[in-house]
Amino acid sequence: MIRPRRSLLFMPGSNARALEKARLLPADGVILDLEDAVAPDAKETARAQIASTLAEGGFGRREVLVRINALDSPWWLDDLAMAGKAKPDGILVPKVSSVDDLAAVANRLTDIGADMSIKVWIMIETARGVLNAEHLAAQAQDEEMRLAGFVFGPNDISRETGIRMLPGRATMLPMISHCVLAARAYGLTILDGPFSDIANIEGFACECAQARDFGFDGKTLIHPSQIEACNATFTPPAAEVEQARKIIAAFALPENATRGAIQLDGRMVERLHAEIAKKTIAIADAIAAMAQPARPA
Ligand SMILES: CC(C)(COP(=O)(O)OP(=O)(O)OC[C@H]1O[C@@H](n2cnc3c(N)ncnc32)[C@H](O)[C@@H]1OP(=O)(O)O)[C@@H](O)C(=O)NCCC(=O)NCCSC(=O)C[C@H](O)C(=O)O
Ligand SMILES: [Mg+2]
Repeated sequence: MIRPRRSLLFMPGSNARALEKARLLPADGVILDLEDAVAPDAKETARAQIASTLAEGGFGRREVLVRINALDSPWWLDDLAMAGKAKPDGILVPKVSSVDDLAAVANRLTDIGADMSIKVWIMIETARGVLNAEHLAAQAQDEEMRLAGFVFGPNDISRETGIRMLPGRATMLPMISHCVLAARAYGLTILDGPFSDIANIEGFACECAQARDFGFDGKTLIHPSQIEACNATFTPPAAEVEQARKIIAAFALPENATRGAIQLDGRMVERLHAEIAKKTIAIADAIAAMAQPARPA
């Protein structure tokens, strides 16, 4: 099943009002955070609030992830125990640097009997995580690892390495491409990190377009005001969907049955373009389905 992941909105698990709003916002998914958005003294309250929010449900077709605390913190085991019981769609693990880190989470989930439907997402936001991105992505071949995707974390990368986050992201583009290639080599989804300058609407629009063009499936967000622009950027335009349907229809004609390349509207089109066209239509259909009410569980 293709799932639109144009926009995944982070919200602090300690912010009851934000958790309440999550059910109504037009994001494709939400990330209920226990890590950086939650102060140490509020971790326990946040964990309890996330558990009751998940128990109550009401997220419709939105994907729900819980971001646990990092593996070098005193909280991650309790976070995982809660999430394993509460059954979000996935658990997002910050600061994963190695396959051992990923295995520690996957093994713990198995030990506590967590349902196999709960996927693991990892944040690529350490120097070692970026360097090991391919080894990490390769773990998607092992079902026991539950690996579903990467989330790029520019703030932590900048903190650890001193690489600055600049407008236009020139300093980060090489590692962004490296992470996108690693994810794609193993069929994983990859989401871009957040844009913190909430008031900078133009800068946000540019970063969304750049993220789309660099191959991300979508972007993580930190404020509801960012959702609509992000969704619009990652939605295939109507003209692109129409062209995709024309390409598929052209290859379906009997006279083209044995042809690898054809001419359509003055352009060469190959079967690889038909594959791209099928993906465009699948994502457009999945986005259209997001607008329909979800079937009751
Ligand atoms: C950044 C914020 C602290 C701003 O909060 P606030 O000043 O309260 O915003 P507003 O007054 O503009 O809010 C207006 C209404 O919207 C609701 N709201 C705000 N943010 C969210 C949200 N994220 N989800 C849901 N609802 C939200 C407010 O409650 C107001 O509602 P109403 O009462 O009806 O008017 C805040 O936006 C925030 O906490 N954002 C998320 C921060 C976060 O999760 N950070 C962690 C993820 S980013 C990260 O970790 C970096 C990454 O790992 C890396 O390394 O790069
Ligand atoms: Mg981070």
